[in-house]
Parts: sequence; C-alpha cells; structure tokens
Amino acid sequence: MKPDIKICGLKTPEAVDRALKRGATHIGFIFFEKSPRYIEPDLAAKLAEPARGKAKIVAVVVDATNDELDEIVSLLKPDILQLHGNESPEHVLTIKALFGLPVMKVFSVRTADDLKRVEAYVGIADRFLFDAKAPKGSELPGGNGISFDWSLLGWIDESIDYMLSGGLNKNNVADALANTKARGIDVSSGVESAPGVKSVAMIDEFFDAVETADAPVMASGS
Ligand SMILES: O=C(O)c1ccccc1N[C@@H]1O[C@H](COP(=O)(O)O)[C@@H](O)[C@H]1O
Repeated sequence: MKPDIKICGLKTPEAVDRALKRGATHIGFIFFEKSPRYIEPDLAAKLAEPARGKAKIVAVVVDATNDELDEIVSLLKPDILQLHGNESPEHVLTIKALFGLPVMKVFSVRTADDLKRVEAYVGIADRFLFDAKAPKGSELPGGNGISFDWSLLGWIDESIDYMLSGGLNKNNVADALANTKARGIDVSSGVESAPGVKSVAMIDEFFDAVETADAPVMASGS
C-alpha cells in the first residue's frame, strides 16, 4: 500500500504547489513561534487554499492554549491537529471535543521508555506520529532533522496507525518504510536547503525516493 506522505513546515506557494503536484497526502504548517518554519495562521490559510480537497491540511501545535487553537482552527480550517507537545490523554479529549477535529498525537522517541505512554492514548488519538526526541539544547520539539532507532517501533501493536518522522530524507526514506510498519512518513528539514527554507528540487528527490521504494521488484532473468 502506498504510504501517506506529509510535507511539513511549508511557507511558500512554490513549495505547496510542488508538494501537491508530487502527490503529498498531507501538508503541515508550524504554529510554534521559536521555529524557523513558524507561519502566521492567516498566511497559512492563504497557502493552504490550493490543497483543499486534495491533501489533508495539518496544523502543528505545541501545548497550544485553547485561544491559540481557536484562532488557528477558525482561520486555517485544518483537517487534522498535530499535537507535538506534552498534551495528556485528557487534554487530547478536550481538544477533540472543543474543535471537532481528528488529532495526530506525537511521541518523541529516544529510548523504549518513551513509548510506554502510547497505550494511554489508544482510542483517543486518531493517529500517532513517532518523531525523534530533540537533542539537548534544541529549542524545537521537532524539526531537528535527526532520526531515532526505528527498531524501537517493533513494540508498537500492528493495529496502531502511525506516521514516522525525524530526520527523514531521500537517502533513508526507503529504509524507513522497509523497516517499520509506518503507514505514513513526514518530512521537514530533509527537504530544506537551510532551516525553514524548502527546496522544490529536494521535494522532488524525496518523492522520487519514495516512488522507487514503492516500485515492485522485477524478476531477474526473464
Ligand atoms: O519543524 C519544526 O520546526 C517543528 C517545530 C515544532 C514542532 C514540530 C516541528 N516539526 C515536526 O518535526 C517533525 C520532523 O521534522 P524533521 O523532518 O526531522 O525536520 C515533523 O513531524 C514536523 O511536523
């Protein structure tokens, strides 16, 4: 089955256009002010317009207040909220009830212990996203361009629908798909020429790598 592909941290019409043309199933906008990918909700709404009905629009937030969520949801009208902070299961339920949107809950992973709380969110989060834990000193909870040990995901129940992120790029995405049960992949820095600067050439290369990974292997000698 083809994986979902989310291109995250978009800030220009050119990058949105290329992601959509190449078949992104999800496009993400970052509402975390310390990020080089931060975008104002009204600008994100304008950028997202061509994606409506073609790709899911994802609002990425980090422990956002209800007022912040209210502004983002009313301006952007996202399809999914990506909760990239320390939102508890109870808080996720409250957000779902208040905004009526599906939630993708992020787990930041370095060791097996980081996955212990997944179970508490099963039946609450609509989807999971496993990302690498931020390195010491980073101000960003995500978008650090680093990977984690994907074998840790072997502990995740097969029925759990998850996306994978963290340092994915054209060189490792095929391995990521081959070695995990991720039903979707999510990339940000791996398609950037500098922090926060998306490269359409790198978006192309990323999709090329996914398509190659996805292509059926031809039998040799016939
Ligand atoms: O990208 C950011 O700056 C960011 C800020 C705050 C929360 C999440 C953020 N990005 C998310 O991080 C992952 C992986 O990014 P990368 O490919 O390793 O750069 C992705 O899910 C983004 O949504």
